[in-house]
Amino acid sequence: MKGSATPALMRLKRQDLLQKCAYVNGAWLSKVETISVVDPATGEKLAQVAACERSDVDTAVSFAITAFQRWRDVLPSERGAHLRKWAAGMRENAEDLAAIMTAEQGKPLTEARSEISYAASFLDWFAAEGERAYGETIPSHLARSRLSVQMQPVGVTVAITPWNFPSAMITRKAGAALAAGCTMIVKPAPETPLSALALARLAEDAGVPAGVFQVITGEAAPLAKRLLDHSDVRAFSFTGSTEIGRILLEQSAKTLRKASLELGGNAPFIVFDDAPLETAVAGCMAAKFATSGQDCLAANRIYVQGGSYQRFVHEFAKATSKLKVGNGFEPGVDIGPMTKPSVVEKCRRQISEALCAGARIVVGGQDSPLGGNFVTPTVLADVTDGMLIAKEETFGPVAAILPFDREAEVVARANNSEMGLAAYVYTRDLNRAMRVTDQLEYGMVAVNTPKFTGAPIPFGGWKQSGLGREGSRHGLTEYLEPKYVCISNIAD
Ligand SMILES: NC(=O)c1ccc[n+]([C@@H]2O[C@H](COP(=O)([O-])OP(=O)(O)OC[C@H]3O[C@@H](n4cnc5c(N)ncnc54)[C@H](O)[C@@H]3O)[C@@H](O)[C@H]2O)c1
Ligand SMILES: O=C[C@H](O)CS(=O)(=O)O
Repeated sequence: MKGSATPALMRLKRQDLLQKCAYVNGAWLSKVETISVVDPATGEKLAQVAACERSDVDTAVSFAITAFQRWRDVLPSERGAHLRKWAAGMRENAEDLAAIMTAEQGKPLTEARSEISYAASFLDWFAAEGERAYGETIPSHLARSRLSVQMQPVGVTVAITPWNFPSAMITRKAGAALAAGCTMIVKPAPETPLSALALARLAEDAGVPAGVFQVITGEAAPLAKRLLDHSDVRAFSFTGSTEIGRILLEQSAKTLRKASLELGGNAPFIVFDDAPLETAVAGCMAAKFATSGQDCLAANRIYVQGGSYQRFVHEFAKATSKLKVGNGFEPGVDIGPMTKPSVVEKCRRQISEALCAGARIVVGGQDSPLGGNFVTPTVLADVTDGMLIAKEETFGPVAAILPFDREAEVVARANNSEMGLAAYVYTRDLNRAMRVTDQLEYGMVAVNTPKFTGAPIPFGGWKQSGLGREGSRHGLTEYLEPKYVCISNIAD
């Protein structure tokens, strides 16, 4: 297998972006205890990163409180200037940041570069939004009084982020928090701390004051619990599985704080007979195999209407068979290693159960000849809604295609899930697109395209896919509190 992380990391233009210490109050905190960061493609150890303790969490929270007292009073335009400088630093060092991401997460370098650009866009977006945290005045119902509402920053905030988008899931939260005047402590996934620490190094370059942005590295559960035990943490934002989201919300209950949860998905991808087949196949390939399938927006149930079912299965399988699997550093690779062995096991389990229940393999299905964390891109046809692969989020490069007959039937089946993050509809019929979109119980619906995200859109899910929204003008409100002010007895 070509490509390798170690030489790529040795070739970084800025070796100082490869940090192994936690980032607390503007200083790099080394610890005797460490966690290992491993290249998911080869299993080789890339770095030993500080394993913080509960006392480090307490220290970070204390510094975040102190920093908030100053940061909240910095002009929004000045906060925005820091964010824009941070974004510029990301772009100037995009190649290094992408190499660090591919090394620890495994995604192909081309996708890592795209994520860096996507991540930087959230800093620019919220630099501007921070200057629009408008309040309001209210026509008074009280004599000689003036009524107004101010939007004020909530205070110290926490972000707990996943390994599949190790940069963008941080800046989508930190950009909004810092623009609003809050401070933020990030607890990145233990699989991908290097990307988070590189962001901290660039925040330092951008002059973000000590204590405003901090990164606590180490094991997830104990550190996250400690962070949420602090009543001074006034908001938290989590991106990850629904299971963990529920745990964190429970842990937050006793200290009552704002919560923004971007959780799991189970996206239906609906292809009607009138959809242009080539467009639908290409769109489905992108929606299924982006991030090597490890994407909360991934097409998880591919519903294809009877009249085009066999042609779609044939063309989709043909395109899947052409996907190149390998080390993310190797040119032309489409599907990298899974970041966690658990993802490989889940794919195996879902394929096996589906075959036992009557599905058929059209392409793939066998263990990858590359072994380790690699999964052969697989297409299963004749899948039914009762199979695990349709009921659970796959989060890997395994496609499940299900036939359907009528519009009302497929809408009901698509909605028959406790998840409600994203859905896709392919049809030429605008009336049908509007009818189906109106009925789908999902936070985001894409018609005739696989790509719809970006800083301007309200990213979030219905039902068990989360609470709140990130990005757009909505993302800022997760970090703001309205304050109603009544000034009375104003002299005539
Ligand atoms: N909705 C979204 O925007 C979005 C984005 C990315 C991932 N996801 C979802 O996340 C899942 C895959 O990512 P994942 O495996 O990293 O999710 P995960 O829930 O296992 O982990 C997410 C984060 O939570 C931490 N964590 C794990 N156990 C914890 C605990 N007990 N207490 C506190 N923190 C804990 C992890 O270290 C990581 O930092 C999928 O379900 C995917 O759909 C959703
Ligand atoms: O995995 C889920 C991510 O939130 C998808 S995206 O980064 O918003 O495209």
